[in-house]
Amino acid sequence: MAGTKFAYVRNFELPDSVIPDTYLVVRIDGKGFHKFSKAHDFAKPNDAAALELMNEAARYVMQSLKGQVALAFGESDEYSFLLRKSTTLYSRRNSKITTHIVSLFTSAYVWNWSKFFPNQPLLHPPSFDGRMVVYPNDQVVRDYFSWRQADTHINNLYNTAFWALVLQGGRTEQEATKELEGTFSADKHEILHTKFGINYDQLPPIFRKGTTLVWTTNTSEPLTPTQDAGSSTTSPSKTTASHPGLAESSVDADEASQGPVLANAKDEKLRLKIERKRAAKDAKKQEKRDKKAQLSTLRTLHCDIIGQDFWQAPQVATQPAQHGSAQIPQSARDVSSSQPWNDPVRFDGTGLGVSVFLD
Ligand SMILES: Nc1nc2c(ncn2[C@@H]2O[C@H](COP(=O)(O)OP(=O)(O)OP(=O)(O)O)[C@@H](O)[C@H]2O)c(=O)[nH]1
Ligand SMILES: [Mg+2]
Repeated sequence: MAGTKFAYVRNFELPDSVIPDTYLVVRIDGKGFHKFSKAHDFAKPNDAAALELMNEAARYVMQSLKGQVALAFGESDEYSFLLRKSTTLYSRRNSKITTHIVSLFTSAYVWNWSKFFPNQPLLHPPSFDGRMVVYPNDQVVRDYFSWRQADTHINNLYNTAFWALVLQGGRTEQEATKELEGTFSADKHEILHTKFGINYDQLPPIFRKGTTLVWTTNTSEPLTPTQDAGSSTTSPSKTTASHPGLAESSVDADEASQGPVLANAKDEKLRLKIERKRAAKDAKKQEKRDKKAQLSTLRTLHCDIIGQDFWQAPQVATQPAQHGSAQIPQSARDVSSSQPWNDPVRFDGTGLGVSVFLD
């Protein structure tokens, strides 16, 4: 049909590729989930199975777009997906990427519903909207995820206090709203503690900290600068290049062949310095590629991502986490009895965010 008189309509389609070498975050949000959660009798203020269903749908997105999505964070009826700076998915077209993620998520949510709600039929089709935001650097990406986790905390503290007043304290919803008006965080902690014997800090981390999904090495050990050389499965030449020390020492041997030796000693010194810098940069790039290639395990975490611990390699390597018990539940019975969200292996994310910015 390309050559017909109608083909000119193609010109009305505007390009919507986003600029290269920037981080893309796609945030999806449940449409009308206030009503949806009521209709499907979600527990108040948090329904762990509903949250785990969101996590399952997000894991499906990450598996489907492996290598493109580095990290995801979810709370309530929303999920944010961070695409790698280097992604060329759909030529970086905003509408294609966003709609594909929304579609993958929504279909996985519906597909898995009965596993998480065996006794509650799906009464109407849920839907999600999505938007993409472009972020220029690591710091603003970290601040974005800090913002979402801070929001999780603020909302959850409010909702926990609100529903304690209504469900345990016998207040009407209007009375509870009024009682919480103008209160600070400390006041809500106090209300929960003194009136209802609830220690907010002891509530399940999934409620307080949301869920972070991140690709890690299959040993679940955080990536550290010295760890990769011995355990690498890459080719010997790559292994050598991935070790900064080895790479730099081999630079000297190679230098003679990199270019003509300059007659002026000062120029020659400068040339060698530039060569050395270039080689070190190449080695560093290769090291990052090697590490990225090892990211084969998707971890589900309920840990702090506002502080440094998640993002920085620990000084001393931590014990490899046993993630066998935190596998994706296979059946509805598994979900309610195994309660994967309470598995302590999900609570320690030390150093696991290091992989996120490997590009
Ligand atoms: N009971 C219960 N409700 C939940 C849970 N998670 C999310 N919700 C509901 O989902 C809502 C999500 O907030 P919003 O996204 O602002 O509300 P919405 O109704 O989806 O509105 P739009 O996103 O604008 O369409 C919350 O206000 C709750 O009513 C849960 O675990 N338990
Ligand atoms: Mg919503």
